[in-house]
Parts: sequence; structure tokens; C-alpha cells
Amino acid sequence: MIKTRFIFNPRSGHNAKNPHLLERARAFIRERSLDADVVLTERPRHATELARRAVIDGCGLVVAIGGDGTLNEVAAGLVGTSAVFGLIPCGSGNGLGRHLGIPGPGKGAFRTLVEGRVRVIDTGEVNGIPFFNAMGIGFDAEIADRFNHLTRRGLASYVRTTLGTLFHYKPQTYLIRNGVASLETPAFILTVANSDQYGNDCYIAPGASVDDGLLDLTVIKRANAFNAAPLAARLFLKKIDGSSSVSRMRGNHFTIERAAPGLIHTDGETHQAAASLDITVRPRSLRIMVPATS
Ligand SMILES: Nc1ncnc2c1ncn2[C@@H]1O[C@H](COP(=O)(O)OP(=O)(O)OP(=O)(O)O)[C@@H](O)[C@H]1O
Repeated sequence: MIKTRFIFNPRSGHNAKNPHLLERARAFIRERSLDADVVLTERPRHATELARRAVIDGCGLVVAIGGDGTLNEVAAGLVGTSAVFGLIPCGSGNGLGRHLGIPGPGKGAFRTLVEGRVRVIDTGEVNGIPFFNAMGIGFDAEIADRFNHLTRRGLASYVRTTLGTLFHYKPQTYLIRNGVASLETPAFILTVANSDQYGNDCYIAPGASVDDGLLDLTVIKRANAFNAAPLAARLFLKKIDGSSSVSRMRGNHFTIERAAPGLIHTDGETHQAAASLDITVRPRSLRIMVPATS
């Protein structure tokens, strides 16, 4: 039997509102007679330490119960190891979970942990900071920062925050290289994605695959009163490639130069970073449990 550890973030939005998932995890362990326990995070970044500790303790499956921030922190402790990452996605966007077909906690996420199969996926790093779904700069990072400070979150608050920031944000110019081509462009949004979506079925990188050894860079050059609504529609319809405001590149390594240091986000968590960004893929570096059918 695989030794398993659940890492529960009591502060992620869903868990703070619905702490029953902690009891649900404990009941699941009892019902299935698993060799497993549950630990709680006590502070930001603690989940990475707990995941590393779980590997040292011989756990073959380490499960995050939380949102994208918890996913990022737990997976950061597992990347490059043979331990399998399990995800009970309960954040506001769940981009990687949706891409991989991992259901929510009420729809079979726990069952997937014992009845699913292992997929081996790529992960990314920007200036040494790991990301699993997407990283971004520009408006993208600005929104992530504002969104993280909200108490009520979800698609509706995301849309409100986005619209509130949209017309004040001034795009910067970036020099992007992927080793083959270079692109100097103003960018309103600049995202490097592993999966095809941010979350909530908002497709920033249609066609992206998590196990092709490549990352997908999308630039949205401008957003204004005229193109914002059509662009938003394209994002949800997987049709951004038809927009004249969008450029895309694919690669296993990108450098991005900007005028000054500033915000970036990794899976929705924001950080201050240098003006130069070095972004690489770590091919097939994370083992993750997905439904047998996906
Ligand atoms: N015990 C804790 N006290 C305070 N913060 C914590 C604790 N444990 C984890 N965190 C932090 O909570 C933050 C939010 O977690 P997470 O992203 O999983 O939830 P969320 O923000 O509700 O989800 P999403 O980002 O998908 O909307 C993370 O940045 C993490 O570092």
C-alpha cells in the first residue's frame, strides 16, 4: 500500500469557507483503510516544506487540498522526485486541474487518488521559481496581485477586478527570445503557460500540452474599450489565435527583458522579480494522479 500524506491549507478560500474537506479527507482515509495522514499548513510556503518532509518519510503519494497557491507549493516540494502528486482542487480557477480533467472535491477528486492513473508532466521555472500551470507579467500579474487581496473570489470577482484595472494599465515593451526567434513588442498581458488555460476555462494558450517538453508564450499586445469584449470572448472560446492583438511563441527556454524590475506571478501567486526573466521547462518532471479516463 502506498504511504500517503494529505496537505491541507486551512487558509485557501474554499477551505476557509468549507472546512469540512479536512474531515472528508480523514473519512476517506478511514473508509479506504489507507496508510495515510493529514497535516495542516501553518504559514505561506509551509506546504513545500511539508511535501519535502513527506518524501523523506517515504510517502509515495502527496496530496494538496487547496487552491492554485497550495498546488504550487506542494508540487514544488515533489518536482524531480518519484513521489506522485495528488490534487484536490478547490481554488478559484484550478487551471491545471481543469486541463488534466481532475474533478472538484464533490465530484470524484478523492476517488481519483486511488482509482486514477499517473501522468508525467512538464513543469516550468522562472528565475528559479517553479510554476506548474502558468506564469505571467504585466496586467496578468497586476490582476493576480489585486485578486489575492480580495476576500470574495471567484469568476465574478475576477471579472470585476479585471474591468476595474483594465483601462488604467499602461502596457510595457518587452524583448522576448526563445533561442530561435526574437520579438520586441508592447504587451498588455504576457503569459508563459504549461497547460492551455488560466483556470475557469479561460484559454490563454489553446493547443498547449503539459507533456510536450515545451512552454507556450502568449502576448496580448493591447486591450482597450474596442477590443476588450471580443478578446474576452476569444479567450473563453479557445480562439485567441484569430486576434490581431495576439502573438504566440513556443519553446523550452525563453528570456524576457523589460525596462525595470517588477511583479510576476507564478500560478497566481505574485513576487517581485528582476528586469530580466529566464524561463525554462523541466520536461516530464512531475508525476501527477489524473482520472483513469482522462
Ligand atoms: N496557515 C496559513 N496561514 C496563512 N497563509 C497560508 C497558510 N497556509 C498556506 N497559506 C497561503 O495561502 C495562500 C492561498 O492559498 P491557495 O492559493 O491555495 O488558496 P486560494 O488563494 O483560495 O486559491 P486560488 O489561488 O486558486 O484562488 C498561499 O499563498 C499559501 O502560501
